Amino acid sequence: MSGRPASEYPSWKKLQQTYDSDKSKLVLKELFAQDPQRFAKFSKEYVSPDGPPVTFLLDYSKNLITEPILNTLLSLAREAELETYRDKMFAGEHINTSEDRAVLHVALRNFNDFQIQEAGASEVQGVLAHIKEFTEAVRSGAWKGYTGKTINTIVNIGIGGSDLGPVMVTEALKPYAKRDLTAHFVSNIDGTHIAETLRECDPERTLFIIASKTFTTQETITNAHTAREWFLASAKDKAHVAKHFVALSTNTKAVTEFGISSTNMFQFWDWVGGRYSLWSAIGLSIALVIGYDNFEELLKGAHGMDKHFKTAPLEQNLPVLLAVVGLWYNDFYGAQTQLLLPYDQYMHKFADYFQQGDMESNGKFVTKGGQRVDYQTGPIIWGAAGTNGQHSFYQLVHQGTKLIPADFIAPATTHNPIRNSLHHRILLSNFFAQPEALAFGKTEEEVRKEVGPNASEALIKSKVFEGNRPSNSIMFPKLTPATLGALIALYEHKIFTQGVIWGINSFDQMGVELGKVLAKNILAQLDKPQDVVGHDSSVSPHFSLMTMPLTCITLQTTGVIHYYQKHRVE
Ligand SMILES: O=P(O)(O)OC[C@H]1O[C@H](O)[C@H](O)[C@@H](O)[C@@H]1O
Repeated sequence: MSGRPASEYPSWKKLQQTYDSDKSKLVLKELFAQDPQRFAKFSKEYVSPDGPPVTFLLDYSKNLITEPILNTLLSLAREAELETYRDKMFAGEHINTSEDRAVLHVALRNFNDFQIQEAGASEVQGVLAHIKEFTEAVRSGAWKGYTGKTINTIVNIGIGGSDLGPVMVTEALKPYAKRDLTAHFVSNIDGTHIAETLRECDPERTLFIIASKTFTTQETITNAHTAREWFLASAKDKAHVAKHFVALSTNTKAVTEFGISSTNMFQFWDWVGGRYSLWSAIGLSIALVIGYDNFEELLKGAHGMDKHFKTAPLEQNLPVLLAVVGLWYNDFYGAQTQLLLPYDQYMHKFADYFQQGDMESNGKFVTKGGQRVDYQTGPIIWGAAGTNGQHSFYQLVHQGTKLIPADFIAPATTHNPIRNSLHHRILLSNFFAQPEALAFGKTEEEVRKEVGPNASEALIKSKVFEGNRPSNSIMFPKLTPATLGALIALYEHKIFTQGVIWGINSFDQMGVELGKVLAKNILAQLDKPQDVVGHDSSVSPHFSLMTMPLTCITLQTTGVIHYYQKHRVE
């Protein structure tokens, strides 16, 4: 995050040379055969330094690395001053330079270990106390709706970071959920999302949580107004809104203007990035679903990982190890993507969550210093819960032409040991088998033995698995709130580490702005066909996209807008 391009560091050049000269020697089958200690050398067990017990194993032995390569990758992190920037983050320095903000999601789960001076950091405990009091009132039934009935449904209205974290965590921690409290999450501006949700709600028993850091996001504010209109159609009196609407935001003024009183507002601060906000008031829906104590366990699990990241030497530091190994593929092997594969149905939203977490953080082409990078930055994140992915996209992972590093994640023990854990044993046998198949493959010779002498050459070739496809495996005893907290923080700090090495600002999101501005302009034109007429797309090709003023770029879409105007029925 120094803003220096990564390719200028001596270790970067050394890694490039190593890749060019040694790539063909980096064969997993051989690396394992040569060194019986390989697993011991390239695996680490995490044990939480304090707080609720969390432990997991990170096995990174099935990567195309040797000790010298790993050491050079760690030297690269040192040359990029990772430790300095990590300490700056924890100290509340304004490392988000483009927005001149601190980056302090670690302060939201800081149980008094780190001294953080930033304004607001001392208010965290107060907001947590508010969350505790409120969630206990709703869950116990003490909080009543406008007709005196208890709340049995919550609807979180938010998008991006104000949606994905709560969705992912409430799904992942379902075993801890209050089963008679239904949680819905409405994010999309498509009216279908809120319409279908409201069909399942009773206005007398529903609590709407309007989650928006800025409280200006078009989707959220529109959905919130729709929900309020729907509610008032039954409740009639605006005074009843107080019992059914709460807000999670940094923007008190906009919340009050919407009609939610500040007593029903849960505050957070501008140093909480949207995609790092599930630990803040944005986690209210999580606390409602799993209870405040479990929510605090989630925070404490993350805090343990924060301490590990802050204090462990880089060689032992799990987020750093994940980061540099990932960077090796991203920048030297030309891998474009990174798979996240939880072998746990409860974690089925984990990859979706880190699509924003990683891609909005590190999808940047300029350094903090404003220079165009000459290397790859953030990977494309994707994935699905095992074993579903095996029956859809794993074909490409095993035999396609692309190198796709994968993280396999699984609990040793399931929350649902049905049929004497038969399901779980089958699930885990796949969790163990896939990294092995990816790494070691199946040779032509093995295929020949298997298919017999009459098989065609073409058939034989199609059955070969080249192998040498890298993966990490992460295994933990059971998916608890604290374990999930630690896993999320593990990936957050991985993203931070990669961002520092690439010299980019992982904490702004300028790339989402242009589309929003264009949509606003177009919205103003949609009902006025005359404004669009005369600007048909045939004029547009004469302009180069780079030199066109914004309005002309908008006109590129006029053909489609005309089609829409012709076909809409309202
Ligand atoms: O919480 P809000 O202010 O409504 O923002 C919701 C989302 O909006 C934008 O699209 C940002 O790119 C996201 O980072 C953010 O999470």
